[in-house]
Amino acid sequence: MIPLHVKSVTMRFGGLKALSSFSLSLAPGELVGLIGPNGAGKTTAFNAITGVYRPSEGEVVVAGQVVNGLRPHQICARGIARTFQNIRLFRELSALDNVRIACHAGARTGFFDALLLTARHRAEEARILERAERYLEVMGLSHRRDEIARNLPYGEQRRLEIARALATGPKVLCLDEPAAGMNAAEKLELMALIRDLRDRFGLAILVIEHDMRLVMGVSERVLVLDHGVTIAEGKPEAIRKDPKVIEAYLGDAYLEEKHIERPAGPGAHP
Ligand SMILES: Nc1ncnc2c1ncn2[C@@H]1O[C@H](COP(=O)(O)OP(=O)(O)OP(=O)(O)O)[C@@H](O)[C@H]1O
Repeated sequence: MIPLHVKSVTMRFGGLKALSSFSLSLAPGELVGLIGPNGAGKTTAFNAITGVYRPSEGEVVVAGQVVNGLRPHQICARGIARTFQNIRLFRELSALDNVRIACHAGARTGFFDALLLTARHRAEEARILERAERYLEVMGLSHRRDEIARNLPYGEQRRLEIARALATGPKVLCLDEPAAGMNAAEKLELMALIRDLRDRFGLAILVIEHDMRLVMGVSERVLVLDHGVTIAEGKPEAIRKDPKVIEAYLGDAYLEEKHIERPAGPGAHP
């Protein structure tokens, strides 16, 4: 079963088409990079997939079921977890509790079990604690178990967000710039960890990342968005040489990174 199939999704905001006929199919265990200049529509694609936005057109199909119009937590319960460009943790809770709350999303006992502290409830809580500790360990955060989330260094907050996403038991993990704000060594380490997650849990992973070298190094397949349109899709080696991709990056990030003056002429973006 294909865990995620996005079929020709268009997202309009008033007169702006932030995403045009976006299609993507993710197989179990696939690691796909989503790249494109600022404002290309990458986060909009994530928001359309995870139910933050309802697609203007097209279908998002999760494990064979159309999920258009479902709430984000309902889509999460069907196996799509995500992290955010701007970290969204429960800042005042401990690292453990951030992950434990996510584990509760799949809890098998209800309100009355909790109220009556049934044996079933206690067993479920023990199971959840064990799982939460395991995800902290997977993300190298066991030593931070009882620290308040906002006190963690930035890179560890990002990893905690991934631990929390994992705790919902996803089939697909959508990571929105997971390495943003990290130094080069931390970025490399995180990318190795992301690959490891894919291998260990058989997850399909979709990752937005601005650092081209990084995303090319980790992904088997790369999709390139520009002005809401998918301008290229393929293996990193081919994408790197694709003139449309080079041109899109000439639009902003690439030029800035390379300290090149913008060329004048019909090909240049306004
Ligand atoms: N809720 C919204 N209302 C109006 N316009 C929006 C909304 N969300 C996104 N947009 C617009 O859609 C376009 C795509 O934005 P998006 O955030 O998806 O780009 P991005 O590729 O993720 O960019 P970045 O790399 O800077 O995060 C932008 O022009 C943005 O202003």
